[in-house]
Amino acid sequence: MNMNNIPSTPGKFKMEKSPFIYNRFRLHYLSLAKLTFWSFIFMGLIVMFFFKSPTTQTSSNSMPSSDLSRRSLKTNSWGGPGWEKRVKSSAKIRSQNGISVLVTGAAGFVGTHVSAALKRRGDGVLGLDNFNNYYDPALKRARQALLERSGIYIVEGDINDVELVKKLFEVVRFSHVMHLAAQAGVRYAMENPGSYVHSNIAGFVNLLEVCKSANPQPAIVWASSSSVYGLNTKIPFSEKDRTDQPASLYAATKKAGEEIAHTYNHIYGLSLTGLRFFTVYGPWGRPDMAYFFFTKDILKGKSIHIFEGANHGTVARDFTYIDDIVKGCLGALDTAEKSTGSGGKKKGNAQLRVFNLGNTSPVPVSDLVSILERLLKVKANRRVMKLPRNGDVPFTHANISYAQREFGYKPTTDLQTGLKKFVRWYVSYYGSGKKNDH
Ligand SMILES: O=C(O)[C@H]1O[C@H](OP(=O)(O)OP(=O)(O)OC[C@H]2O[C@@H](n3ccc(=O)[nH]c3=O)[C@H](O)[C@@H]2O)[C@H](O)[C@@H](O)[C@H]1O
Repeated sequence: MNMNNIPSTPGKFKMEKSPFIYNRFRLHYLSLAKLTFWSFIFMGLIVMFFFKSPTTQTSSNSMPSSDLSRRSLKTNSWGGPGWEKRVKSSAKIRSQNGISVLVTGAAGFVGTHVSAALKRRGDGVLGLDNFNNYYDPALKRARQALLERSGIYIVEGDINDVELVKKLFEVVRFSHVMHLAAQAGVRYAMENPGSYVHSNIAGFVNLLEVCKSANPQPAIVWASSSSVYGLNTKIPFSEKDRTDQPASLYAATKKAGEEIAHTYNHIYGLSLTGLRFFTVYGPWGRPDMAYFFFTKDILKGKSIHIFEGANHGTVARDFTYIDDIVKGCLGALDTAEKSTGSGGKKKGNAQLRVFNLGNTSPVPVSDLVSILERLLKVKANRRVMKLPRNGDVPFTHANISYAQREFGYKPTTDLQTGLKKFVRWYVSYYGSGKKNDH
């Protein structure tokens, strides 16, 4: 359905084009039957007008329809007393010193885990997610159902829908935003570059625009990426290292996000904390990630491609387990200082931070496969191939001392332990059979 054809507000109905009015000067030519027919049409329009309450809006699409808006804003209705009640109840703080958090990307992998953890400790949590189909939306719906059971409502909408995001801040005085909505994946950026610009740049700016005008301004913690270290060879990666040679458009948009964060902090006094996640994995994970689709393909007996670097060099990742990442996210939220601005104006300097959240022990991808083979009790059909030039970097390794110092971040799950938990979840969710076609 083309959003541009849908009036975004009832006021946009062009009543003067009603055929009844248009024809009213020719009434004497109309038969009684015709008069009755047009009367019904007119009455219908009036009924539609009144039943569309001013607060029950349809999210509007201000973006031109292009491939940029592949996940174009959906036409889900929002607003109205029932909807607001649901939003408020979900965001209600239920513990002393609790915080109220808007979690964008709440139906995503990290978003689901962080939302659940916040709720568990009594914080108010409201989710926002556009449920796009970058990967199987059924998995996102299952995560949504999980969160719903603990009282978390996920509003279905896009961060680019400024009216919707504004409305959320009118209904709830969020103290914090955990911004995890993004177009992820390093290799997909060559297939659909526009989606990265749409979510990671335009979407982030739209969200910050709303946050800077909100009263009070929330403190924002958001997902950057280890990929900003790009082609760096100095290891482990430290926050002080250069980040000006990204290897993928994904990395470039995350790096752009860090610069955008600087600007909004500088001009409007927004408190901003970026978290550079290092290849996060675990139960309820992302099916587009290697550990996930390797599991699926190994079980199905399909071959898997294991990348190697130049001169048969090892490709390795600092795989980080989801529970450790969640602790990092909560630590960042809890140490985030308040934003200083109000009414869209800066009142003083605000906090601006960026942290690595990694595991500090890189593992070669071939070792990851060996662990999966042992856990699944199936031999993988390995095909070694050269690391394609489509955005991958050969190696990641986090220095986490800054996060450790600031909020005691200390990962405790090694890859073997974390994959065991992932495989247990995978088998319970999809079954261990060879027919799972997700
Ligand atoms: O830290 C991040 O910021 C990013 O982490 C993740 O990217 P990556 O570390 O690239 O994870 P992932 O694709 O699982 O590949 C894992 C390994 O398998 C290798 N790999 C991959 C595919 C394949 O077919 N064969 C293979 O060997 C591949 O070369 C790599 O060495 C997130 O997806 C990304 O959204 C972002 O969050």
